[in-house]
Amino acid sequence: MRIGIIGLGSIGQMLVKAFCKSNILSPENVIVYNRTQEKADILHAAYGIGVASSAQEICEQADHIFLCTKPLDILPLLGELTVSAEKHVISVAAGVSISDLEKSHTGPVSKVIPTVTSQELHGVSLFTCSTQVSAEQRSEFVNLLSAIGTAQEVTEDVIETATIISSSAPGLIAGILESFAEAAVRKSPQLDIDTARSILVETMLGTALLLKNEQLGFDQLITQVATKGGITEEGLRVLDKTLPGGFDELFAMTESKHAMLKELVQKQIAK
Ligand SMILES: NC(=O)c1ccc[n+]([C@@H]2O[C@H](COP(=O)([O-])OP(=O)(O)OC[C@H]3O[C@@H](n4cnc5c(N)ncnc54)[C@H](O)[C@@H]3O)[C@@H](O)[C@H]2O)c1
Ligand code: PRO
Repeated sequence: MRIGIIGLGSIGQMLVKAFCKSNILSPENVIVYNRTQEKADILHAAYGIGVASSAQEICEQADHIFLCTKPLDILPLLGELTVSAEKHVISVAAGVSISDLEKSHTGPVSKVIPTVTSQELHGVSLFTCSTQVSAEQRSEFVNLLSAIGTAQEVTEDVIETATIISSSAPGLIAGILESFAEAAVRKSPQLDIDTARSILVETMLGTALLLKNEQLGFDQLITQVATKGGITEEGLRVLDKTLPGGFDELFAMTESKHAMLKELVQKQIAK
């Protein structure tokens, strides 16, 4: 099996690093193409992967073709390429659906929403496949995603909400942690901001390990931490008052952005 990656921005580079780190593929079975060749050359030097001189070359050499460009670049790119009908085309773009992809490729197509945390071989890749994806292609695809974290199949009606808690979440969590660290320093200016940040990173890591390894529910961990009549209870009361409304707004705003993107993609198709 040979995979090709077109577009080496944040997520294209992450996929190369994660697939190489996981050893699921040998470097000669990974080929990449990016408009700015320097990014491809850097990855070639680090991992020994192949570098194609065009996106078309990827389509000729790879069995699974990952399109890792921005949402509004996916269909124009696919429209320029000649992809034989048996090849598996995989889009990572938010807002581009299976049926949108099927308008440009008559063969098997899938959509995956990766996450940057897969570079550490943890995190959830959401995916959905068209009915044309063969059992063998599907199995190879799921094996690839499982090598870099957890592969979670979802239907397209939930993929946008799930994207926020899997793929946007690392950025959102980093934003929450930054705000947490800054508030700590506002409260106690003698506390250095970098110290506050590294305390939070270690705490996050430990929290994730505890939840996962002990199979604790969030409520069980809360009970362990929040001593009855103690300090944490007060903090939780504040969160209960402020967070639900904030998260509802976050989902409303990200839903609007998804809708806007999908509308622009439909306009591209109608042209
Ligand atoms: N960043 C994330 O965490 C994340 C997570 C899940 C899905 N995605 C999806 O991944 C896609 C890329 O996002 P990103 O954050 O990596 O963006 P990015 O801007 O960092 O990367 C896009 C890359 O595509 C390249 N490119 C554009 N047109 C090209 C073409 N015709 N041929 C070859 N290369 C081309 C650009 O040079 C750039 O390197 C988006 O569709 C996004 O929805 C991103
Ligand atoms: N990163 C992409 C974005 O912000 C898609 C989910 C995570 O658009």
